[in-house]
Amino acid sequence: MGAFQMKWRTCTLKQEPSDSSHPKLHRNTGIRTLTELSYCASLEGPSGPRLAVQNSTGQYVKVESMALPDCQESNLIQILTALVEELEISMRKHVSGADHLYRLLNAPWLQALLKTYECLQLHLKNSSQPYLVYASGLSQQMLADLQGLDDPSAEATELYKLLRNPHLQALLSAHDTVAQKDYTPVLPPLPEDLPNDEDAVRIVCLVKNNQPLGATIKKNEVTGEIFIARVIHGGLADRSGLLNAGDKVVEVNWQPVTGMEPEQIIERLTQSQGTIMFKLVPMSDKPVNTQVKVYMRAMVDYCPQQDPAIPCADAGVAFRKGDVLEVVDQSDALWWQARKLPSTSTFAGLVPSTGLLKRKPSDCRWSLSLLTQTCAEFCESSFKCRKQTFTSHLQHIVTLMMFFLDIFGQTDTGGCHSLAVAAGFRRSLRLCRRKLAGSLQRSWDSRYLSSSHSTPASPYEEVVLYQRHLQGKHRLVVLVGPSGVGVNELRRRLIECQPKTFRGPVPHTTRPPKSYEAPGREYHFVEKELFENMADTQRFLEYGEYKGHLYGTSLDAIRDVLEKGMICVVDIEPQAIQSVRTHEFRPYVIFVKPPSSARMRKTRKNAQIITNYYVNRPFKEEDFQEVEEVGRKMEAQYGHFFDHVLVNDGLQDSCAQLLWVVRRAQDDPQWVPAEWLRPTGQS
Ligand SMILES: Nc1ncnc2c1ncn2[C@@H]1O[C@H](COP(=O)(O)OP(=O)(O)OP(=O)(O)O)[C@@H](O)[C@H]1O
Repeated sequence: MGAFQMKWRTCTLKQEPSDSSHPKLHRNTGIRTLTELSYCASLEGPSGPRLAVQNSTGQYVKVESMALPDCQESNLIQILTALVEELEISMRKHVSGADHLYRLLNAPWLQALLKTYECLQLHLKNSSQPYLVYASGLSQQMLADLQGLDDPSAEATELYKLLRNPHLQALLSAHDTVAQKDYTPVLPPLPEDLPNDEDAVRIVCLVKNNQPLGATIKKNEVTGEIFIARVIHGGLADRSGLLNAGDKVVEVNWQPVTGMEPEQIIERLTQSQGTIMFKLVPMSDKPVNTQVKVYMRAMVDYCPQQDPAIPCADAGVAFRKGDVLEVVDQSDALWWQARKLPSTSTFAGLVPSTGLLKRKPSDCRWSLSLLTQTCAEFCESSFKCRKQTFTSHLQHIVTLMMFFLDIFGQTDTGGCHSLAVAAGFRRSLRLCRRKLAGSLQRSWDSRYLSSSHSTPASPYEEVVLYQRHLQGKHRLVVLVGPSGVGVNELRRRLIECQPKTFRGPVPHTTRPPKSYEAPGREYHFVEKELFENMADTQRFLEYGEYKGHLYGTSLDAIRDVLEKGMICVVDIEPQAIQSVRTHEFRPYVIFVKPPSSARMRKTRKNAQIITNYYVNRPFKEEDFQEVEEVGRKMEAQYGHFFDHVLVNDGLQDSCAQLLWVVRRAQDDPQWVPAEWLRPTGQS
């Protein structure tokens, strides 16, 4: 605005009455602001205003006479277009000031402002008036009358139902508020003695209510100045548009804050009653929001309440591995703003950036040990307490903008039935695995396709919503779980109940076929050399040795099932999950989780377990504990890969749930790693 005023002094604009046959020159009346300009330009009658500019010697020079459009219609854009043309001519004649005016009138911001002005004018002219301002009361009266009817007609009953609908009642109430122009709270008037340099300072008046503000501030330890550190996306401060990160807080309730400790500012805020005044020096360049939303799956647990580095624990978002976060702002290198999905809130919170989590793994609870479980449990309880903290703060805080008070001062840093059943009973392959029982370490007896790390390369994985094409290949269904939990039982039952839809891959073995076995049905029987060659060329998803024979599940066997248009269901060890997490298989991973030991004891009375030493024996007390323990470790170590957790309590319920989940995995949109859907070669 300063620059505008300077230009204006050298080039003063005044309208001529439109009925004048000859343009008259007017004295400079000191029109200084854009609003005044707009106002003057729209004042005149049917043939439009005429304009003059003042040259450097103080004389008024007529801008070529113009047939300006009808100003009554507020058609300022047209006026300006005509004016710009006139000015071009004046510029060629070297009329002093014309170039300034020309540039001014061509400025996009001025055009936008005038466009807005026109819209407002139009709205004022056409704005509708409420028919009545007490629709709510009338509807209550009608409800009472309708209720009193002895024999209401169908229409009366329907009307009664409609009027009782809470949404309609809320709508009528909102209507009445607008119709009565009952806009509370009313802000107090601004003081008279505001500084002349109106661009330098912004006064913001706040009225306390109990919504979170969504802004954080920090202190510059060198200068003692207080700044707005960040504005939380979707919060009141953000939506108000009154606050921007980088604005300097000069005064609170007309008392200077520079040099004060943040805690003292908090104290002042909390003691304020009714309204709070802030005097801010806006940062010179208002940041343009160029942030694009991205979706990230958390590969770790995070608990803000346990992170000493977070600028404001109350503003933090707790998440567990596998949660999907909508990241709305990554402009800060350390702290991103995100919402945990599903979320109905517009309000985002702080999450550590990838860089921060990678940099300080231990500090930030980016851990794969069982500690993460503890953290996650803590997060849930602290979330409740976080709400309390919020509420108590909110009593002190205000509309239009509010601060997270507690963070002030912290530095931001059709298949064949028999085949299906046979595939569900690959006992030998399971027996190879049992050699690993109780351990999640790799062993010489069992190998997986690649060096399958449970440690994710990054704490977040970018994901996108993926909807399988109805005619497209099915997603691979992967079941994992601790030995004895019932993975095989569930898989077998799934295949049995819909053998034309579900099938398992036919495994390979080097052992000779039994009399009832057919090649390619129970197993692909192959020579040891061929088996070893396949293993060397990475064609097995997992393989192992049992009683001197090799057993393995090949990737081609999975492809065979998928290419037949069926849903391939595999049960694998969690170490092999990474190997199938590819664009080709797009697996949906279901973790079969044990219920509590008490429920296990109750439901597994007739169940049989396979152990290292016994092929089938009833469950013992220690088995329940082991299943629970291994399950817990597995979830802590591989939980970030799980798309669904199915607690295998009652068998029938679990089967029904499995069927539903598997269907949903194929038919509903699901979050999948973005790289599965990227064209090859793009990272
Ligand atoms: N929900 C359940 N209720 C009762 N019994 C169950 C349930 N789920 C599985 N079982 C039984 O528990 C026993 C072990 O199940 P299953 O063989 O499927 O375990 P697993 O997870 O595949 O482990 P492993 O790979 O070691 O065999 C079986 O006798 C099975 O019938």
